[in-house]
Amino acid sequence: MRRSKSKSNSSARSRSKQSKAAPLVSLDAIRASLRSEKLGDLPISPDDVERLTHAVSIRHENAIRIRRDRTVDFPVETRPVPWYPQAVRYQQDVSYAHTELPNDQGGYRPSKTIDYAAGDFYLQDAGSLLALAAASADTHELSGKTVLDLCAAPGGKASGVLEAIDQSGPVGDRGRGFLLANETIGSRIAPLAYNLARTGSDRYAITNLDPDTLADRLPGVFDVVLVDAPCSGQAMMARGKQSATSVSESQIATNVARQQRILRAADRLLVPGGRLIYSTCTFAVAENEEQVQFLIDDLDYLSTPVQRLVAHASPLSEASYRLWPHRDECAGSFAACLNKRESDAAEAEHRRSDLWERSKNAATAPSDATEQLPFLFASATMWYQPRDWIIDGFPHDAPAWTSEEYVLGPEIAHRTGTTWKPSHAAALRHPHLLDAERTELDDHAAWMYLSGEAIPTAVRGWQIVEHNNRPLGWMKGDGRIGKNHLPTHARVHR
Ligand SMILES: C[S@@+](CC[C@H](N)C(=O)[O-])C[C@H]1O[C@@H](n2cnc3c(N)ncnc32)[C@H](O)[C@@H]1O
Repeated sequence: MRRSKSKSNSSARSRSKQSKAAPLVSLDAIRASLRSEKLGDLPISPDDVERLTHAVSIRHENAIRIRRDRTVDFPVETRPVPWYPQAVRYQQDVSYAHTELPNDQGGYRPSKTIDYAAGDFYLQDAGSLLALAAASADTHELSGKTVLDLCAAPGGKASGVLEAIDQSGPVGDRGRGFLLANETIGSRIAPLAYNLARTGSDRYAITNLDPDTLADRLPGVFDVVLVDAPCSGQAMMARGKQSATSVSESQIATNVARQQRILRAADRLLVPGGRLIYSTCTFAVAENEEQVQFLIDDLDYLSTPVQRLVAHASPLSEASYRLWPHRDECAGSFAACLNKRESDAAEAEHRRSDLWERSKNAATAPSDATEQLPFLFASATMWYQPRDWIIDGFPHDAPAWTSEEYVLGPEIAHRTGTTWKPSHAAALRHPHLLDAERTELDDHAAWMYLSGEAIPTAVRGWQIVEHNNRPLGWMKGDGRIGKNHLPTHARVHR
């Protein structure tokens, strides 16, 4: 749902930025990547290859993916992303004067708005939305499903999937859907947790495990597995995140082997009949269509075409889709949709329902925390899992495996010495999930808060500060001033 203000002066110009130092890649190397011994050539003309190699050196403006339970009134003209209508592109309207920025920085910058800080939207390359479209994250199909994002950080896709899982279905039933976001690299867990918390949902957990280890622990548990695989990242060259070596044959071969290992683990994690979404941000056929063929030939998967994506279908394999930087105003991406064959479905269903029985061993919050912050622990629909100096708060019907020690949850409180404080993630939860005092801020006070300043206030104690009923974070008032508890990484400076 969204409203878009249409500006009458639409002499808008799009702002594709020329990347400073991105080298043009050799045409031969790109051509070689687009060829497959097994599947043949992609029908890309020599002209196209030339345009493509030029286009990978241009950085496209991010698309705006609007949170499913929010509406946004954009001050500039927007148009939907064709393959994912839940997201829009925006035009830089030359007549638009940014009321929140100094004049010399004019123009609409979505990341510098209160709406962005309040979680109304997520900014990502439009190419990333192809995998979300293949997963039907903009429909009701994921509502109530148990979904795994196996390669999840920083959470660009996982946050979109989580919104779709936690969205009421057509009959208004919130369902018992749940997301597990896994990431192998420890330093990438914090941004992942932050981006999941921004959705307001509490129906997620996080693990930091190798895919094989995770498959040993949770075999056959997930209805849907998303493998947004580590890849040679040719589409990322424009963002300065990859060098031209990403077209080297040896790098591609290394990635192919790693992707197949991850796909074998994904297969073990999926319930029979479950859905696998495979995606990359590279052009190499060996990492894309050939991996789909690997799933069909070696793991006996069935391709599952996505009707809405037919305009982007790859000619090399079924149910496979591509976006190109020289055609689709994005960095470029690949996504495919497949299904694991059914086996003994009754047995699989039995195993899954076992897992939904909450563990009798689930811990409760330590008494010093409940004494210091009673309002955080008053909910009858949550249970609490302490770990070191942090307490996680899961919904009461979270799967049993969330009580395992290797599973992290939505954080609710953390400790400094003997003092417990409410966590930022707790403030962002949907208001009906957390019964805390709330203070509404006007635009001026909201900007003060977002830049880390204290807020004049007569209130006392912990408060969630809001702007237009959207939570921004915590402050603690002493009857005169509200101490700002917004984490540094969540601050927005004009
Ligand atoms: C393409 S990125 C994922 C982007 C993410 N899905 C998003 O939309 O924000 C691939 C991720 O896979 C992780 N990764 C690297 N090696 C891996 C492995 N062997 N198994 C699983 N994941 C791995 C990387 O750390 C990285 O976070």
